[in-house]
Amino acid sequence: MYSTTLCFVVDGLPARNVLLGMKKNGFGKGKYNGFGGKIEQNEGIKAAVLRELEEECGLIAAEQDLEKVGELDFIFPEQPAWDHDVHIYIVKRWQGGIRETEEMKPEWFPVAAVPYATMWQDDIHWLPQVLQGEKIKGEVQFAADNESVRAVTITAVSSF
Ligand SMILES: COc1nc(N)nc2c1ncn2[C@H]1C[C@H](O)[C@@H](COP(=O)(O)OP(=O)(O)OP(=O)(O)O)O1
Repeated sequence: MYSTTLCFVVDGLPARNVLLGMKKNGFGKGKYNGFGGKIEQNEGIKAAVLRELEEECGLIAAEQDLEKVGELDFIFPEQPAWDHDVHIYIVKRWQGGIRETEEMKPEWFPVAAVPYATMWQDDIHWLPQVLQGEKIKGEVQFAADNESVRAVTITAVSSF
């Protein structure tokens, strides 16, 4: 089980608009998602969030502006090497301009038009709550195709 980060840039909470990126290669290619990736050895979680945010869409944020909003375990019974957990953050303040990178093509979406059909299939089970301002914890188990959701447990939590 390895660890990753995932950061959603929003214009406030509850959010009216959210910045997503179209992943151009690697795990999740062709899907919209927040910005993030694997946590490197000896790297703090927040440092990893900030590094990936800048690498993937050019935005610079500060650790104190990161709000932890979720922790999920993604389980792939047919592909156990893909099992990982994800630390989910929201950022409402940043510096710099958004730019397309080798990894992601960023685009703002109204919350009412988040393209769930072009995202990981687990997202519909927890991202609406997060964009409303809730904090969540849980586990998602994927089916044999490693895409469909077989089982999901999401619990609202008051803090991290
Ligand atoms: C399986 O369900 C997932 N749903 C969502 N919404 N997001 C996911 C899911 N699985 C992974 N993610 C997120 C977690 C990370 O933010 C990225 C994956 O990052 P990646 O594995 O590409 O990590 P990098 O370090 O950027 O990649 P390299 O190893 O290629 O450098 O997706």
